[in-house]
Amino acid sequence: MNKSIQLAVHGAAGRMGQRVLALAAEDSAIEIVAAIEHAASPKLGVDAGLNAGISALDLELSADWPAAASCVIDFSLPVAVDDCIAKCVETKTPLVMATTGLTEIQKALLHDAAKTIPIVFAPSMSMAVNLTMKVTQQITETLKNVPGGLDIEILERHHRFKADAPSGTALRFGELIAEKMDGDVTHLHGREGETGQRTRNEIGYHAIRVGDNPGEHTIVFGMLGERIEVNVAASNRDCYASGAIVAAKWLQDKSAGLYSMFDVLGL
Ligand SMILES: NC(=O)C1=CN([C@@H]2O[C@H](COP(=O)(O)OP(=O)(O)OC[C@H]3O[C@@H](n4cnc5c(N)ncnc54)[C@H](OP(=O)(O)O)[C@@H]3O)[C@@H](O)[C@H]2O)C=CC1
Ligand SMILES: O=C(O)C1=N[C@H](C(=O)O)C[C@H](O)C1
Repeated sequence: MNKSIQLAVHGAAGRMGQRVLALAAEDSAIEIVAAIEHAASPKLGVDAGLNAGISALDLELSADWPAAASCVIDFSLPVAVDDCIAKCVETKTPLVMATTGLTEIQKALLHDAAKTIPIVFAPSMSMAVNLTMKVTQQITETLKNVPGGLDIEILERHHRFKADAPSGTALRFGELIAEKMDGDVTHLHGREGETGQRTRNEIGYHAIRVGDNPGEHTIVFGMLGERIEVNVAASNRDCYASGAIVAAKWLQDKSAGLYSMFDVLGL
């Protein structure tokens, strides 16, 4: 059967890379053409499927890029991202960029690459998270001028292995909420010592690292007399992996440009 998508996964031996491979292997529209890892990875040469805890894919984890692919999904590390972007531009391959913790320079690189290839770039590929982002924008817009004031704080919980803080998703929640607030917004990361009273136009971020939590975000809207808390929590990583696959399919008929999961999901 002629499969419609030839997929390459970058960061293929990682926690997310493994789940993308597992879900892609079950998808009759996808042929997995490469499982890419860094040249010093101890996993090179290991079957990518067996490494992911599924049946053998007859495809080795490799540092080589495929001759051709119709999409690359990247769940790697910031240090690996520049090379991935360059390879996608060079081979004119659509890219789903899911790695978080990118520098401003790397984000500019993505913007530049999007002049040549279509890219979906989002800190969370989860449909539930993206929908929650919209909900929190609506709450902010409705309550921002409530008598007594509205205090917004973002709590995120992730597994102890996570390398960046706060999460890319928490930062995106903050950006989107700030768009709906009036005036300049201060983004404040944690509090300690003689902080003084909370100011009106600040968003507080708090990063919790515990056990194997695959990702949880709570947005607290505090008022005088009542409070709303919006919580979205993953119980495993498949919400992100399946979202990335949806994005890879969506990209197939898109022209060059930088897209978000809002575009993919029509939110
Ligand atoms: N947008 C979204 O929906 C989501 C985004 N993420 C983000 O995805 C990223 C990956 O997360 P996770 O899978 O948990 O992390 P892992 O550390 O488990 O996986 C990263 C993988 O990339 C590999 N790697 C390191 N350097 C390179 C390189 N130069 N080229 C290719 N591969 C390389 C690592 O190898 P080694 O272990 O040998 O260093 C590892 O196998 C993070 O930034 C995370 O925040 C995570 C979940 C959802
Ligand atoms: O590292 C993770 O695990 C996750 N990272 C993403 C982020 O930083 O927002 C998305 C998700 O929350 C899981």
